[in-house]
Amino acid sequence: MSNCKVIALTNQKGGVGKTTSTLNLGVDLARRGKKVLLIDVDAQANLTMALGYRKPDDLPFTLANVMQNIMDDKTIPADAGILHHNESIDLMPSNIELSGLEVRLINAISRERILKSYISTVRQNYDHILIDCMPSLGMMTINALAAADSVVIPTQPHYLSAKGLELLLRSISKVKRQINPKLRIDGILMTMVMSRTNMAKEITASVKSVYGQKIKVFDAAIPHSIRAVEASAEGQSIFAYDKGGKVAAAYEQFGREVMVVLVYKCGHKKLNNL
Ligand SMILES: Nc1ncnc2c1ncn2[C@@H]1O[C@H](COP(=O)(O)OP(=O)(O)OP(=O)(O)O)[C@@H](O)[C@H]1O
Ligand SMILES: [Mg+2]
Repeated sequence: MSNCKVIALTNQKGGVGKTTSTLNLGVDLARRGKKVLLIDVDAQANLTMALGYRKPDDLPFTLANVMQNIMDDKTIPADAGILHHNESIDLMPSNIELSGLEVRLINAISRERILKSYISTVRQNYDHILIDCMPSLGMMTINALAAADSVVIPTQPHYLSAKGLELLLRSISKVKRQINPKLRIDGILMTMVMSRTNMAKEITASVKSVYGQKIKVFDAAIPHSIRAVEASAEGQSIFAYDKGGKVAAAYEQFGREVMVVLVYKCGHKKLNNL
């Protein structure tokens, strides 16, 4: 059995930092010596582009092709389509074809488990697989939740809506009941936090008081910084772009917390090995 951990970063709210957090958590884990695959499960292909693959529609083989082959019962090499980024992470890229695939998925047999089938062919090659979800609770996100061991919920304090979070938690528990009983929530990650505003502090405190009993709120909070935007524009992680900056420090703290969560849950490694 593989020890690979599959984490989906998800929130149906758009623009809350899912893609940026997938990329930087992935690179942080790679910097800790882990073998990491990122999967872009969004037809917008923001993750693919943020890693410097500027023209995703020109890529010959993407997640849509991989999933179509599984739906057609065709066998392909496990590493087909995987790109090797120079920051020591691998990427299963995406492009606009994924939106057509999502439509075809509706009539497929085992439609919720196609991504899981794909991941089962590659997971033995990695320590961590991170799934960057699209901003919806549609079939692609259900596939991501069905394939994941755990979920991280990036949330921008400004957009925090209790209703939105409730809806997400309900979807997660539905998938857990019906498809993936082992699914866990690792925690809520606060992103784009303007630390000098009282509102951010108040919202963070209120999230902790409302959800803190049930769900971990990571101590790491990602500061709002133009550096994060610039890094994506350069096709780099924050560690390559601004290693000494506060966003890199926050993602490093987040990566460390994720490692601790994983260790506690599987309980077979010592904390001081981190
Ligand atoms: N810490 C940050 N500070 C400032 N801007 C940020 C930060 N993190 C991400 N951004 C920017 O905010 C925008 C949204 O971030 P991102 O694409 O990661 O969110 P998302 O949740 O993946 O969005 P979508 O729902 O569209 O997939 C991007 O332009 C990104 O560069
Ligand atoms: Mg995104």
